Amino acid sequence: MKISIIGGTDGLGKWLAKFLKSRGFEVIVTGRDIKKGKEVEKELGVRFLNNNVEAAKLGDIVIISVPINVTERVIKEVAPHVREGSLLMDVTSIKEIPSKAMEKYAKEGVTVIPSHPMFGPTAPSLERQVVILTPSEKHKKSEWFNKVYNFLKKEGARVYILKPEVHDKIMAVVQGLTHYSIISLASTLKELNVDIKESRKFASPVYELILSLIGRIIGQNPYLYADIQMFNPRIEKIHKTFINECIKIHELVKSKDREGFVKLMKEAAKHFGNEAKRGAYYSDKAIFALTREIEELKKNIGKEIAVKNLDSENIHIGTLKEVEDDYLTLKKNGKEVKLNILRTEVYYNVDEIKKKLFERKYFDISVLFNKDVNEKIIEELLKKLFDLEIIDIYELNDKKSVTFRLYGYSKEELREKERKFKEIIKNIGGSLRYEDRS
Ligand SMILES: O=C(O)C(=O)C[C@]1(C(=O)O)C=C[C@@H](O)C=C1
Repeated sequence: MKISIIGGTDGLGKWLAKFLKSRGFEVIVTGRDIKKGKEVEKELGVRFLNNNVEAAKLGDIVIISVPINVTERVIKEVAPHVREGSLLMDVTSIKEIPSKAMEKYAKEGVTVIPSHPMFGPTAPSLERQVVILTPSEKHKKSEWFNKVYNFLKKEGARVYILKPEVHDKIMAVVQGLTHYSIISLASTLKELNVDIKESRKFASPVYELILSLIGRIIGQNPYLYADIQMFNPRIEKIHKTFINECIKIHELVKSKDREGFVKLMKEAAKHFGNEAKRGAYYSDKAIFALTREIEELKKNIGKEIAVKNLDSENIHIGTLKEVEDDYLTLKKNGKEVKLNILRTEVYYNVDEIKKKLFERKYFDISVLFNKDVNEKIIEELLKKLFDLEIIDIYELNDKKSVTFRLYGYSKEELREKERKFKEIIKNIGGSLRYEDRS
């Protein structure tokens, strides 16, 4: 099945291209920047077209993923070219404008399912992510709708179906108020000329979490955040309420109205109900996840671990030398590699990783023991130190010959294992017969 992503060379469009390609779909992406398009084509193994209309004609599914301010114009340009029987979707953060436009410009036989994935392009998968769909009654009954819904559910997404105007009303709070308050905090810290890095030294868990949220938002495309504020007519009222509350709290503090302040906070907590507790638990998980990760890392200093760099996707295997601040240092083939813990994934089951990454090599080694030795017990003991198995046993006069197969992932590793194995064998009364390397 062919999926055309209009605006698929950047942001969420690019994320979708990579994700859908990984799920076996044939993906076409479009974009204005030809150089970037060619790069994405190579990077993701998808096809790039510098022509929205052509891509729209080719797709069994056409997904519009362009900036909010041009969504309506792009829908007008491409929707009439989507083939009958095909599916037209968008992933815009607002829903009333694109839903109307797609219904208006798509041909009669085209199914329209407007959507809003509630996450940014750093999401690792669809697992637990919220996706909102705003189809009309007619399209909700279509075969395409079932397919999309089942696909999202199978991927672990939490799917909600809303009317476009209900979506925009909710988003005025979920995104509008949140972004507005967080961007205001960022701008306040700038106005106060706070040295962020320096201030973080003295951070409470709450301060660190808030700084992370601010960093997360202000590091993204500011045009997206401008449009989320400016294309939702319900935001005006939200801003006004927020400003009023800020002033109210300011006045309470200024007039040292302690009881007034407590009353306001208590009322807000009452309004939250059980959600206040949930918030405390959730943030505990988020705040202390890194602490736990660092504790676990420190326990493994001196041991072999595998670390995936989330930016390059390279996996480094080496001995953990040091853990300091946000960084870990690995010793790998005599060299040191320093990696940012915040951008890595650590695996302690190194053998599993090696099995996935490298070809398992082995060598066979035959050992003579006294006839009355129980080789099963020796195998059990040696298995605690080596990846091995017994592949042959036979009796020879008053001796027993046992052939072990030792596994490893590189010549160096096997050489080291061989040395250790021979030393142990000598000390448990065995003598070597011959060896055979794969
Ligand atoms: O990156 C994230 O985690 C986001 O939540 C991104 C975010 C948001 O900030 O609300 C940005 C735009 C989309 O409409 C949905 C989600």
